[in-house]
Amino acid sequence: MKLQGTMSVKNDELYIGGISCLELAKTYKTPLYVFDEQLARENCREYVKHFKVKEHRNRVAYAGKAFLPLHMCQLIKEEGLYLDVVSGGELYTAHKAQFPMENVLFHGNNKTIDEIKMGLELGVGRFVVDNYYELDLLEQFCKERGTSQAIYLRITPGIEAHTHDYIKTGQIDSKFGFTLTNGDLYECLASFHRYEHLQLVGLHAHIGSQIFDVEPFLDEVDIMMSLVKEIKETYGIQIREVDLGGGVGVYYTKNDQPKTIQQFCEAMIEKVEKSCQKLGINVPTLIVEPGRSIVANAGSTLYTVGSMKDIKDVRTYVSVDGGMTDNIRPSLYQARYECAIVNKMRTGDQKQVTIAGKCCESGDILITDVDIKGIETGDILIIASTGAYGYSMSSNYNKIPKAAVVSVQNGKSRVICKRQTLEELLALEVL
Ligand SMILES: Cc1ncc(COP(=O)(O)O)c(C=O)c1O
Ligand SMILES: N[C@@H](CCCC[NH3+])C(=O)O
Repeated sequence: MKLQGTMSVKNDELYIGGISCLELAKTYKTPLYVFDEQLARENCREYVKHFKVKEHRNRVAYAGKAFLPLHMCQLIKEEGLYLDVVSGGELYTAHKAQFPMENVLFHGNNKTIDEIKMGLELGVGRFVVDNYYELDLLEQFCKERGTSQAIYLRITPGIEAHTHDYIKTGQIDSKFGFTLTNGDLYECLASFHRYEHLQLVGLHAHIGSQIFDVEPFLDEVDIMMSLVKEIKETYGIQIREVDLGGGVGVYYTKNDQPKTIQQFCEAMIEKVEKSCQKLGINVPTLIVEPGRSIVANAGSTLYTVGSMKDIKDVRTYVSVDGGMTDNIRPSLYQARYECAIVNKMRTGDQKQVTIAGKCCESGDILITDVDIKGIETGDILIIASTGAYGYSMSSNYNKIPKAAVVSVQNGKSRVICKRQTLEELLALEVL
């Protein structure tokens, strides 16, 4: 298992943020998400520095869908990032964390009437408008309130990035945004004067998630910058802000060779400058929306090893006390992870096993056929890089309570999301 962030090994034992993982499991029980706060902050700072937030007034909007407890909102605020929310629930979290609403981008391909009204009432900085339905509702509500709202239009640029089908979003056949190549976007722009209470200040595109190649992002830059010029020339609308979305890939296993945050940002900024120079336009304010590349490697999950089933000449199943309820990604996207036993990091006999969850589903497998040292019942197993889309996609399937999240830093630990109790599990139910 590759050590990430503040992970270190002393006497064969794994530490994160200066705390022994064995100790964390004993104190907080398992399954337990461990959040390496220093690494998450360092990643934010890398984006702020290399995306030229200060020099060029660019913006980094953290994609809350990756992991958004109140504490994360607070962290994002402290690090000077903007926030991308995609539902009334995420918006409410930002509000409760006293996140500055003018720094919030409100996404979603089917915002409900209540969500749109809530966004307007709270004063979100930018609505990222996905379709005509939303444009009409926003116009109507702004008219009623006597206000005007700054918006971006979400565009489907027609870029097919190399990633899992479920997390591609830039291709034509997508539920998101106004399609560029079939004239859909141009039709909208031609009639935009109808929306008297909406100011079109920006464009948005997001080509997908867990993308390693920089080329699709660079193609996206070219498309977006050409559009800025075309929209000014054809429709007389000056686009001042261009949001290039998220999607930077991260390391999960040895097969992944991601770009660093610095490499990604430098490549994007250089491309924007070249593209704008070629087109003879001013460089707009740029926005990126990273989620995974800020938190994925900053999160790990601790489990207790339970039953072990050795099927001769087939495989050995090792079951843990969590599974698809705390990490749906292996079942949903065939995602791969690395793991280890936290006090047998370098010793013990190596064995190939399949790590299974405890849900009543054959597909509840966390890692298929993985090599691990010294695994035995009662051990504490760590699966690394579960920080993005782990807790945020967790469920109560099989009425399994949600695991706790503990933040670790400089030898101190703090619960940032409590473990759900059985009582709380039934809190919404009525006899
Ligand atoms: C619109 C939008 N922005 C940002 C993101 C964040 O992507 P990632 O976590 O891959 O950086 C997503 C998720 O794919 C998204 O749909
Ligand atoms: N949830 C996805 C990616 C986010 C998709 C959001 N558009 C994952 O775990 O990889």
